[in-house]
Amino acid sequence: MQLPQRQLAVLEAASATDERSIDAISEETGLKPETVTGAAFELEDDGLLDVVERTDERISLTDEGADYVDAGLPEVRLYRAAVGAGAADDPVSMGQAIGESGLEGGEVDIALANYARKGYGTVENGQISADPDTDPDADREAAALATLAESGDGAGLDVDVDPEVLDRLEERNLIDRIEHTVRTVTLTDEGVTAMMEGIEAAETVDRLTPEMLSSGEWRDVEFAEYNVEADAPEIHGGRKHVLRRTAERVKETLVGMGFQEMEGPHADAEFWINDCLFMPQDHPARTHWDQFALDVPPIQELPEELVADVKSAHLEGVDDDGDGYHSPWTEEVAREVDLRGHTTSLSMRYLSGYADATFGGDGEPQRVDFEPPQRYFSVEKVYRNDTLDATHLLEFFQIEGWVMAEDLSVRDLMGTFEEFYRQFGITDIQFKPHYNPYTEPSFELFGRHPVTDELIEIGNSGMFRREVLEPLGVECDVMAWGLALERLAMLTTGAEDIRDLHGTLTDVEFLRNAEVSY
Ligand SMILES: N[C@@H](Cc1ccccc1)C(=O)O
Repeated sequence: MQLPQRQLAVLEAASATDERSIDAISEETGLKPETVTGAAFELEDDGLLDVVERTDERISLTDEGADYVDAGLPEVRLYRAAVGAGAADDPVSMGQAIGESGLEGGEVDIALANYARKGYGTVENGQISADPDTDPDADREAAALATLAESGDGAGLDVDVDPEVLDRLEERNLIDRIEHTVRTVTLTDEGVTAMMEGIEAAETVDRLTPEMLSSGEWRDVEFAEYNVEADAPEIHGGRKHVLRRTAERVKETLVGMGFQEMEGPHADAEFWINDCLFMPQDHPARTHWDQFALDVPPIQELPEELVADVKSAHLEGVDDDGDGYHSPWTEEVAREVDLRGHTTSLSMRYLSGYADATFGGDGEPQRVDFEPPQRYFSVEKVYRNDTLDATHLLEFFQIEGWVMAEDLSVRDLMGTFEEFYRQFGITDIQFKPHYNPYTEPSFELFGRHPVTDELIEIGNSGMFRREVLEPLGVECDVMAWGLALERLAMLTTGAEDIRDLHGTLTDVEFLRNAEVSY
């Protein structure tokens, strides 16, 4: 005969002469009680085992009952205190007896009620007397509590305590009676015979195969039980990189705030990257970004009209009282190609109205005239010849943006940032006055790192000055910014080193778990 392993184990642990409980068999076989119970019923169906069910009652102490085992029943304590105060001879004051008993609160009432019931003495007119013939050590309820306490987990009904006393203890809420079902098994004659003839453990299979189905073998095999506690390899689903997810969230947030997206070249003319931004060609500010210059032919396609206006702003300034740099300015420099050090080059292209213009061919490039209000953004890569460290990469993503409207104030700028960063759970950004050749006033933004608690720079911003806006043909105000996506991600993920976010040093575990907002 062949039986599943667990059934065989139960049969082997069962006896034909002694009833054995499921718990005992579970302990002996190492199988869980529910597995043993299941196997026992299966064996009963096969006639190999008898299963008998009994309801068992167990008695356990309540917390209060357990307390009295150690401290003594309140009435016993009162009796001893009363005797100590002389109440066995003459009644003494209740206050004195209770004071000496150490009983407190509700215990006093409990003591008084049982004192009289047990005939320990009388309580009258604030006086207490004690019956000299009482033996407090012989209190049956106290003795029963002690007996029950000794049986640990709860005594069975066979415990050596007078049933009346048990009832009394139950009324006093000092014990609980809990019923539960106990199953015992014994081998049947058939079971004994089968054991003597020999039973083999059936082989179990852990998966159903097409072959088993087609051959019909599935009918005879024994399936292994699922072990939901077994170790299994961890499977990590595919996941977007946290920086990509942050970028998407930023885009959604800005679109939600009414912004449109800009796009444009990564390698661009210095004209768009620097000249439009009123950065003098011979000024150290020009190398301010430590841009990567590209060894490629100069850009031909620049709008002539704008080039002339930008040149004039550099040389003579704008407005009547304006003053330019009076320093050399050549178109040759303006046409050189660099990897953009900031995406403000895109802002210049859009603000000028030439973002969608086509150059060359016969006609003049088409210039769009923007009517305020306008809001634009980009989340794009920029390139700087920086020194790599915990907060700098050679290329990073800038969250560029600008708002063009009448009568903007610095308060609008600050409010926009507060609103934006709040979407990422960052509510404590700080502003610091700053200098940019193209904005006045200018502000740097700082955020507190959630792990190091340090303030880290997260962006740069300001109101474009007239020298920038006038050549672009913009008459109203424009507030603008460049925020670092990686720094935002450091604040939201708690990454302490920008290189943990991308590059060869990133920790895969971190990338698996990092979240976009905190
Ligand atoms: N271009 C600036 C950001 C900026 C953009 C627009 C206005 C002011 C500041 C930078 O890269 O830091």
